Amino acid sequence: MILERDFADAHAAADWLAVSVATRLEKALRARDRAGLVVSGGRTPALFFDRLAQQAIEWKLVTVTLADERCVPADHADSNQRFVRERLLVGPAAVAMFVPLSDKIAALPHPWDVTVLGMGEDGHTASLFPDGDTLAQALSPATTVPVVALTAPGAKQRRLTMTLPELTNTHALFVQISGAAKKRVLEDARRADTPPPIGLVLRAAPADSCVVWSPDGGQT
Ligand SMILES: O=C1O[C@H](COP(=O)(O)O)[C@@H](O)[C@H](O)[C@H]1O
Repeated sequence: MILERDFADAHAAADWLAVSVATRLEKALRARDRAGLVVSGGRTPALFFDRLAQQAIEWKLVTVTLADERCVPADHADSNQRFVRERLLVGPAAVAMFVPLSDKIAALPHPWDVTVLGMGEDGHTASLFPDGDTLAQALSPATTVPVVALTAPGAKQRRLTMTLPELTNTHALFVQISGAAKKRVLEDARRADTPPPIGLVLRAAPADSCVVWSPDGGQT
């Protein structure tokens, strides 16, 4: 069953999510040499990244990668890598190992320990856009590649996205959203006969999964 946690504001949601993710990474490091964390881009995770970066865990043993990336230079304002470098890989978390999204992530230990996703109002998550040209391949349970390139009318730039099997190959999955509109989209997606990508990801999600909601995204 997927838990749903509603918070009074973006700061409370970010605090709770940061502690929840850090707790799972610590648990993973008690069992293994390294822990693996998948995070998302967009704007919603900004406060969460600020809080997570300050958590006192063995960051040098944590590998961080992205659920999706825009096909832009790494220093471009829309680059998810840039966002992660500026907001998550700072302070104590600066010593984590960041691996940009590419097919090379197949060589990293699996399952991931924690995956944190966002969602757009069209029901996309990572860069699984409902109108994406390679969506069928990216959603297929039979897909063996971890990452596909995708072009969608709803996305400004061409994207790289983890496939559905890769996104859900994780011990714990969180979906962080804010605002009334996204809450409605997500609830509809969970009930739909033909769900958008977020609904399909949630149906394949591990037992340790949670949707984290706040009415606003906070000042980012
Ligand atoms: O394009 C993207 O959109 C989603 C949602 O972004 P947000 O700005 O509404 O938080 C995000 O999760 C994804 O990683 C990103 O590339």
